[in-house]
Amino acid sequence: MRFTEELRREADPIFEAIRNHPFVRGIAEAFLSPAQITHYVQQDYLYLSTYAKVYSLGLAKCRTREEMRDFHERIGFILNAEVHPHLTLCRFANVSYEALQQGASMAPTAHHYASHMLVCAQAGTLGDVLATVLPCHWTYVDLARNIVHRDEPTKDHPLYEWIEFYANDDMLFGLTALCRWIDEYAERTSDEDRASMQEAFLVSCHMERRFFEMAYTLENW
Ligand SMILES: Cc1ncc(CO)c(N)n1
Repeated sequence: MRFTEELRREADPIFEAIRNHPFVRGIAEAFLSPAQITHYVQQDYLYLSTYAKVYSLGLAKCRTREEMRDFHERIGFILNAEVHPHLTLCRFANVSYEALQQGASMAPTAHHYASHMLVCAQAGTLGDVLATVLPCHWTYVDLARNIVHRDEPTKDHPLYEWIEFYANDDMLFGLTALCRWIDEYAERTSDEDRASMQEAFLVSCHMERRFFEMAYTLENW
């Protein structure tokens, strides 16, 4: 079994819990309060800034120009393209994206997730960086494609663009490429590094579920 298949199998209950989380179902049914959406976007904006930095630290650990180009593209995508799903949510909640960013700081779960990724990126191997960022990509592709399959949203769904952003084939293509990279890396590395990657991956999966819980319950300090 490929390394990423093993990871995915072990994390299956967490992926299932994310698909059925009330915040995710709230996106599927366009039934979330403006406060819940505002909290999510505020926290996700801060989260994605850290996420881009984690990729930058990963870039410094790359061995080839091809790997560096891959990370560079992903950083550009996070900083530019991922603004769109946030704007879709803000339009739905009728809040201003610029206004909600003012004075925002990380809630406990966002802080925990950001710290986890930064520790992997600063103290870990290239494998740790790859493993800690993978759930971010994988859980969103999985939950969005699950919504498409289960709810068959049409263009008049107020959050259609959010769902489509993560469910489209380009996203799946990017995920598949990342998994292939990790599998090739895992084949060449030590048992110790693989075990550390597995832990980094699982903690990020748990944090993805908790991030939705944080948004749903308006968690704060
Ligand atoms: C917390 C979190 N995980 C994953 C994604 C998808 O990029 C996101 N925007 N936010």
